[in-house]
Amino acid sequence: MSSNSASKGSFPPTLKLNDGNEIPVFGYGLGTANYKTTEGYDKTVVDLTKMAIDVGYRHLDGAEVYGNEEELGEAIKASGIPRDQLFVTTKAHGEKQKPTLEAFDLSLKKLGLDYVDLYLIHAPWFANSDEDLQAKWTDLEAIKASGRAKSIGVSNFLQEHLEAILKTAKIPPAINQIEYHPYLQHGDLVKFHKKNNIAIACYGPLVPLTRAKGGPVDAVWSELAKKYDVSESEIGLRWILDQGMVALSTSSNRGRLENYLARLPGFKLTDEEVARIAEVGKQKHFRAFWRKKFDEDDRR
Ligand SMILES: NC(=O)C1=CN([C@@H]2O[C@H](COP(=O)(O)OP(=O)(O)OC[C@H]3O[C@@H](n4cnc5c(N)ncnc54)[C@H](O)[C@@H]3O)[C@@H](O)[C@H]2O)C=CC1
Ligand SMILES: O=CCc1c[nH]c2ccccc12
Repeated sequence: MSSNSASKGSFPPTLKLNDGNEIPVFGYGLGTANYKTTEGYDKTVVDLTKMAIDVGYRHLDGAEVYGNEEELGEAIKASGIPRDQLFVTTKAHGEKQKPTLEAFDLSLKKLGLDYVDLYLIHAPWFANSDEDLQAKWTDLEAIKASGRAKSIGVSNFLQEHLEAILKTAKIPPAINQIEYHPYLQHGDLVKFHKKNNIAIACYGPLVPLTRAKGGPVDAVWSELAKKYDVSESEIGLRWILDQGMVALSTSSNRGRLENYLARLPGFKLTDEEVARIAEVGKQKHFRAFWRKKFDEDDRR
């Protein structure tokens, strides 16, 4: 995918991964606003996803655990957008202890695709030991070698989990998808990724506005939103993009999705503003997702 074919306009650009593939730096997530809450096929999820593709989103972030791969596949098919213009991610669940290769085959079948652009291990706690994690990574390497996942990576990995798989990996992870926002900056984890040439995709970028409202970042985002004549959400997303990371967001509101694609390319935070948000964010700590799992993971 070239950097100007990702959407109707030239936004988002792409980031080159360590395997040479390119990922659009802004993606639409199927894991929160429109994940399925009922058993069985959910037409609403198909319609919302079709709407996002119609608005111009080309990077689609799915997962086995969201239970909506079939709906994502249906939306892709109905969109009429050529496959090579889409960037599709899915993630191995693992908790049910299904062998990874079996889980991957099933995901592809549900999606109705013959390859995904990115396949991730959804979380480190789906393995019981470092050896188990290393074995799962070997499975992903085999999937990449088969050409059915263009890139492979991980999600919710801390430094020790990355170190464990790097010890035995033939192919390093291309990306780690983590919760990242001003209230969860993970100490030196970003530096570790840079040193090892592993990209970061950030989920929950708007947590300060959604699940952790009332914190010290509110005033800064609000001030900058006025300065750039954009919304606070767009300041939060730009903060991720302006640090060279991939941002994943979502909404069931078409206007909001349209505004993101229209306004995000129109401004950039200064280095001082990026640093100021980071500094102010450090005054509060908040993890929105997987809290219990992070607490239970005795290898963290
Ligand atoms: N790998 C993992 O473990 C996880 C991955 N994800 C992925 O990341 C995607 C995005 O994650 P989110 O946390 O949903 O992203 P996010 O932090 O961007 O939040 C999106 C939500 O914020 C709402 N919002 C936007 N502006 C707002 C405002 N001004 N006031 C109040 N609400 C506002 C939107 O309507 C939407 O519901 C997911 O759909 C999923 O694909 C999410 C969680 C965990
Ligand atoms: O992937 C992130 C967290 C999440 C979002 N939706 C679901 C559904 C089921 C398990 C986890 C999640």
